[in-house]
Amino acid sequence: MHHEENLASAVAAVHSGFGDEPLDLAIILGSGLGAAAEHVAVTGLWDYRDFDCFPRGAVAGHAGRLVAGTLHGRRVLLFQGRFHLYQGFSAWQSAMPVRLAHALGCRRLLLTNAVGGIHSDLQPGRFMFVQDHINLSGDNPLRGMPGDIFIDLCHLYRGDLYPDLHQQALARGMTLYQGVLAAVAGPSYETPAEVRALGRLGADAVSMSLVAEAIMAGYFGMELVGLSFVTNRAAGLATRTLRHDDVLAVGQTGVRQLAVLLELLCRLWWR
Ligand SMILES: O=P(O)(O)O[C@H]1O[C@H](CO)[C@@H](O)[C@H]1O
Ligand code: HPA
Repeated sequence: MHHEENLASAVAAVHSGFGDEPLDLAIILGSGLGAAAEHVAVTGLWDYRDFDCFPRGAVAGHAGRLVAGTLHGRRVLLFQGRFHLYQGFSAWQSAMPVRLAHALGCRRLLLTNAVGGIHSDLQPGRFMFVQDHINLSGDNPLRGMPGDIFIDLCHLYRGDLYPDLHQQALARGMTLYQGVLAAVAGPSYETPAEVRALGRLGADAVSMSLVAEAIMAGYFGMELVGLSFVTNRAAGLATRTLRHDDVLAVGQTGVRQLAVLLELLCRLWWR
């Protein structure tokens, strides 16, 4: 496995459209959540296909666009769409947006995704603040990377931001939960037996994303927050058949709440 890539042209493209001052925050938007970018005062917009270093391929509900602009006074990069293992990519490939954000001098990362709720509190329409994860995807983005790859993941997520974020969200009429995210490779949804097993392992929600990006952020020493939007009860916990179209439709209902959480985070993170 070799890990050579040319980030230089993507970095140059973003610099020419958005200036080369450091970026405050990069955000990866999960399934159905892409419209959160509408709250940004947009300065630059690129198709992922404009960047040679980006993997090729998109999933329904992922626009495959990079938006640069200003949000609540912060210089932000929003990735509308991500790369998943089930598309045939390695964990390293799927973490490409994180390497680009880092190459652009970004020190903070917000990861969002759509998840199936396992814990009884995690009903569709609710957000979970990721406290920790269980990587069952079978891959790690640091395989074959240079440098110190034996990184400690005990404090990967900025859990200290949770109490205030929770309180302030509550004041805005939203209950935020904190929990453990399990990640599997997909693309089939889990079996009911797998969901029961995941619950016993300590997972509160299950997804097919986020952890590779999180580990890559840890490698770079970036500060990280994960917000998972519950689009469905996990397999076997509800009678409804799981469908990606429903995940997208419910995901879109999370955009308004995500906008509130973004506003709160933009203040809390820089206090
Ligand atoms: O992780 P995101 O891209 O938010 O989407 C989630 O929803 C899709 C399944 O419906 C999978 O891609 C899963 O990971
Ligand atoms: O139930 C799920 N399982 C895995 N990934 C998901 N992404 C949204 N819902 C789910």
